[in-house]
Amino acid sequence: MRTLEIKTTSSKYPVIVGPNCLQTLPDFLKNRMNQLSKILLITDSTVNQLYGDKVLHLLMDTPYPVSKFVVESGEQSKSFQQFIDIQTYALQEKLDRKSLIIALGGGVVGDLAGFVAATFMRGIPYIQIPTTLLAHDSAVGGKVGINHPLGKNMIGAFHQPIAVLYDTLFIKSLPSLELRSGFAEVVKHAFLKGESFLQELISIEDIEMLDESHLAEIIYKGIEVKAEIVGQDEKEAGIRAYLNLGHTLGHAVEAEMGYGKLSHGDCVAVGMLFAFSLSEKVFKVDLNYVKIKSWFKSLGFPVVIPDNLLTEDLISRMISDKKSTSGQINMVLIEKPGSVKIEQFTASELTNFLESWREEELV
Ligand SMILES: NC(=O)c1ccc[n+]([C@@H]2O[C@H](COP(=O)([O-])OP(=O)(O)OC[C@H]3O[C@@H](n4cnc5c(N)ncnc54)[C@H](O)[C@@H]3O)[C@@H](O)[C@H]2O)c1
Ligand SMILES: O=C(O)C(=O)C[C@@H](O)[C@H](O)[C@H](O)COP(=O)(O)O
Ligand SMILES: [Zn+2]
Repeated sequence: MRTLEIKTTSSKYPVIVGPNCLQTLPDFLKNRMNQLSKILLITDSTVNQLYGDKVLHLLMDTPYPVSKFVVESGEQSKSFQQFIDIQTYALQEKLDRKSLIIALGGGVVGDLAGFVAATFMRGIPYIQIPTTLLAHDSAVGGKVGINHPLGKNMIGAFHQPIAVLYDTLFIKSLPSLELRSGFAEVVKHAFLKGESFLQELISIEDIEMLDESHLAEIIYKGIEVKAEIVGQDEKEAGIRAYLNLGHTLGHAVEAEMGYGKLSHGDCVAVGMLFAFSLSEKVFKVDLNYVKIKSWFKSLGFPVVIPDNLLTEDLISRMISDKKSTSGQINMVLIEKPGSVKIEQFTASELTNFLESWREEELV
């Protein structure tokens, strides 16, 4: 079990990573949270079936009353309706400012429950208990929110958890598609960090063959990258935008397909490929694009954008990306692994790049 401390301008909290670290939850609550009035456990239907009772039993070992709210599993739950339903339930259950929310699940539950915590009575504490590989990213850093039909994560807040308990045993039950989705964010962290982390990942040919300790190792390294960036720029005034590598196009594909049709990680993977190709053209560098693309393909990531999505629709989504300023699209690009730059494009410039990349990929 390893602990990493996240230090931001607004807070400081531990991220505990390792097998069975979930068992530390009751002690953590008893030692660190005096005078808690109630706990609201928020999870999704799949995670509830697998681990709901286990976590509930652990919470029964604490002196605090516990309620549970279960959302349908999947991206569609990051919605206004679920947000309102949970707030209503929290009010009916008489949560107050001394109450605690626990998010048990992947990024969907973490983002949604975190946003409820950020806004309930103007903000109450919450703990993240991530259960997906992807959530090594989403559980850390305090970006919480829900989707709007017009764009991903458009409604949200920065609200840091008071702790993250990442029990790596949860990952055993994760379907391969979700494992791959989470691996995309690990790859993103490696590109941001530099060559040595990246080379370590490139030697992985099959994500499912990773054993528990190797997974824990790459999870920890990924979180270290995120912690370093979030520690310097909690609210994305500058370098936090690097964590958006692959997301400008990725989010556009995710929304344009319809939330939940393609996994977040698959969309980020295809978005990163475009960012790498664009980086090679803009900076006139060799990022080994062909090799990276064939590695992505062998891991099962989509390497092209679905044919039915129109470039103009994707560009119009990208113009409304949160990083955009005055109608210009800011793309996170890579000069080489570990060296990141944000470059601005007009819609028509980016349309040309995206169109020609899509054509190149067809041959
Ligand atoms: N806040 C952030 O910084 C941040 C970072 C990255 C991604 N995100 C967001 O995270 C979301 C994606 O998260 P995700 O990939 O974890 O998706 P998810 O939460 O939908 O989980 C994926 C699926 O796996 C199931 N599942 C979860 N844990 C499981 C387990 N241990 N065993 C078996 N099944 C399990 C879930 O029920 C769901 O069906 C997106 O909405 C994305 O925008 C947020
Ligand atoms: O933590 C961040 O900052 C990130 O950008 C991490 C991303 O992986 C994540 O998908 C995030 O939710 C995207 O943020 P957004 O501000 O583009 O919605
Ligand atoms: Zn992401």
